Amino acid sequence: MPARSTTAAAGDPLAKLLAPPPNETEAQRVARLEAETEAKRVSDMIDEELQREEKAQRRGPKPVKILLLGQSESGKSTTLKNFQLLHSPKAFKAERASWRAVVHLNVVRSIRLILEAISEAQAQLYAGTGASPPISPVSAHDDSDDPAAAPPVLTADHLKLKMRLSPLLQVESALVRKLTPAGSAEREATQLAHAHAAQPELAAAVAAARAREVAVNSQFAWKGMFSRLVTNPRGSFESDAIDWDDPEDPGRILYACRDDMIALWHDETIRQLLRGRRVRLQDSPGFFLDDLDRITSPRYVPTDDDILRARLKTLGVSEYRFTIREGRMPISRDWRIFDVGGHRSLQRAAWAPYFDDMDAIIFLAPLSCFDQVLDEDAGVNRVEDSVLLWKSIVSNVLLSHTSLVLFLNKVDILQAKLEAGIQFGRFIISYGDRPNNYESAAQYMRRKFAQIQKDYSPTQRPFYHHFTTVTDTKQTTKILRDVQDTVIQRNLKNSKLIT
Ligand SMILES: Nc1nc2c(ncn2[C@@H]2O[C@H](COP(=O)(O)OP(=O)(O)OP(=O)(O)O)[C@@H](O)[C@H]2O)c(=O)[nH]1
Ligand SMILES: [Mg+2]
Repeated sequence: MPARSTTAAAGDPLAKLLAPPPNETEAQRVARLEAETEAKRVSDMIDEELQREEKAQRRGPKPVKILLLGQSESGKSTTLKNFQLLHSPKAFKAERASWRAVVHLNVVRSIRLILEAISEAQAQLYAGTGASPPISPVSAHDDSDDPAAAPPVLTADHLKLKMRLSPLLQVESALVRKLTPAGSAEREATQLAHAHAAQPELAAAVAAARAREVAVNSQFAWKGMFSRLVTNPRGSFESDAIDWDDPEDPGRILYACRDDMIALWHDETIRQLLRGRRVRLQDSPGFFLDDLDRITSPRYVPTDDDILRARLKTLGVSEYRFTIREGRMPISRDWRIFDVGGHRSLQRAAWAPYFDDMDAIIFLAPLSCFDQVLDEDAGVNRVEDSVLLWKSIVSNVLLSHTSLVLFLNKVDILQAKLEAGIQFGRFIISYGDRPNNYESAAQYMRRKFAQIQKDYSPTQRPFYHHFTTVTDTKQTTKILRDVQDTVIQRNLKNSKLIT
């Protein structure tokens, strides 16, 4: 059987070129067909590869992935909010109405802590026990009133104030019901109390005075639950957020209790009671009592700063995506930031699956909590917990090629506590009798974290660190840009584009 028509070859120069030799033997013909089949296979393979490359180019380069790690309350979600504010400011602002509910919840919680302190003081007075154990959040504050001293005398007016504020407890339940899906156990009883690690007997007392903290699962679209505030038929949430026809509307009750809340927070006897019980609400997450006038107003809309200060504990993992155009190139790169819950027993087990594929980890170590213990384990100092956690992250072989960026966070509170006279060396024993000032304490902790990285990293890597107050957006924006540049440089280096 002729392989090709010699007649066609006669007229067509290409066909003539490809035509088999005229005296081709059977063996030559078989060999030629095999060679042609092989050539076609190679050519198809090259085509497929080209198509794949073209597709990948259209999709853009591999996304950069950053994981936020650190103990609970270290500032991970607040850092994520800063990324959102930097890259999607419009979307961030569009969610302001939802954050109002969280701010209100934070306020109600602070008030509840004060009311609980009053109740306990009353109970002790009746029981005639004298000295009072602290409730949360506790700071072993050197300049505080002597806790063993007789508690200040509460008058009938204080008790009336307490009674008038009781509807706030309903507000709390109503807001929690909306924030958490029905039947979920997300309103866990977390011990907000920060007892002195060296005083286990106080820790036990604190455990008895547990305060509940609301946690929201990242999978649950809680922000949608408050969309009513935006789509209120009376107009936008900026002009009228409160449903005045609903006697249970949280905004309405808060507004009605506004003067009593302000009176309670500014009352000198109550302040004395809190000091005596070593309760420092002003250093605790979600503190808004100095802004009561503003945030209980019917037209209150949270500012960016309020949203960053609002406290809502994370359960699960949330992911935020954004795109950055790189240099002058028409290439955009996707970035993905992962925020996880930091609670020790409940959340940290969920971190490991994310270790595999991360370009960088931002590790948050709050320096201000040197005088506090973990909510989940009253025997563990919080700074000590951060140090141990850092050690386990830097020594993890799965992360040996991941860039680590350390945020020594909450330096504003660290500064305030040291200025208030709380002794760093009393809690961080290895600090000894070094000067009790910010510069010395901050540098001491920096050296400690740097040394651990040096001693425990499986491979040598640069020590990237920043002293941060992630509630300060201006400062944090600068730092995040810096981190992004570092990650891009490391990324390029790793992909051998530069050496
Ligand atoms: N003053 C001050 N407050 C901060 C700072 N960083 C975070 N906070 C506050 O601390 C609280 C806890 O911060 P989050 O970002 O919720 O902590 P987290 O690490 O996400 O905690 P989990 O979700 O429980 O793991 C929030 O109320 C923040 O506003 C800081 O640098 N300074
Ligand atoms: Mg969080």
